[in-house]
Amino acid sequence: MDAVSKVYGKGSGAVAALREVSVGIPQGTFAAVMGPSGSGKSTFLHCAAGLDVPTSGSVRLGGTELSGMDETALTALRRRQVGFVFQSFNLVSSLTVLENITLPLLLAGARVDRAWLAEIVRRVGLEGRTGHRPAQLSGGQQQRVALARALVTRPQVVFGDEPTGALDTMTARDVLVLLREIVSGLGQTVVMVTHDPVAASYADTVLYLADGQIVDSMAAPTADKIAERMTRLGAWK
Ligand SMILES: Nc1ncnc2c1ncn2[C@@H]1O[C@H](COP(=O)(O)OP(=O)(O)OP(=O)(O)O)[C@@H](O)[C@H]1O
Repeated sequence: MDAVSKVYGKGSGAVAALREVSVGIPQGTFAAVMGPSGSGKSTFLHCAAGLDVPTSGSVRLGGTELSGMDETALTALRRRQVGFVFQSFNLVSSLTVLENITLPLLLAGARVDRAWLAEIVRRVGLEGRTGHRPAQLSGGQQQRVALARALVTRPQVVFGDEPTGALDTMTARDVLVLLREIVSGLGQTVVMVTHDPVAASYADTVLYLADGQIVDSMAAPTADKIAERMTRLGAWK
């Protein structure tokens, strides 16, 4: 994204959630976005994913320029080019695991690539569970369904908003290992917002947001280095 600003509201009540943010996340890499509460992390993710439209500046997803697209075009683009994983798994409780995973294809009017479907079901370790309903699965398994669902359209980018926030430490680690594998093994680009230095340490790069700007970045992060940097940047929740 290039010089992206996002202002919510007007006049004296206006809040600049992003201020001239320029950053490129190379394809096939894993980026973690960190920052204090209110620093603009969700806004960054939403603008990068075409869920929200910047007030100014331009966003490119893969080779596609999002600026100037209307809502219909953005929706179509999101359905095919973007995968999402949220803190609350957002699965459809009345559908089976397999139906949840293939739902984005149904919405996009795309056909199911059986070989790819089998590959991602295997990668997320859900073979033998595909006929279950979400309520019959553990939290970690549900998040792995969400991850498979995010991958099914072979998107340009998978975006995660605190994807391990609702999981216990061990289960979170499994999901993070899996995210790492889809980047290293499948060449998938992943961008994840997190508060957790351990989660961020699975990324290739950590971007630090403060007050709507990227104030720092770290390559080859470790949890200790991240925690130390967070302390230095101050005011973390
Ligand atoms: N829809 C909105 N209307 C008005 N202000 C908003 C809106 N969304 C976000 N903001 C403001 O923009 C700023 C950045 O918010 P954002 O949610 O992006 O931060 P964040 O870093 O994701 O925070 P958190 O870690 O608490 O989720 C905050 O000051 C917030 O109050």
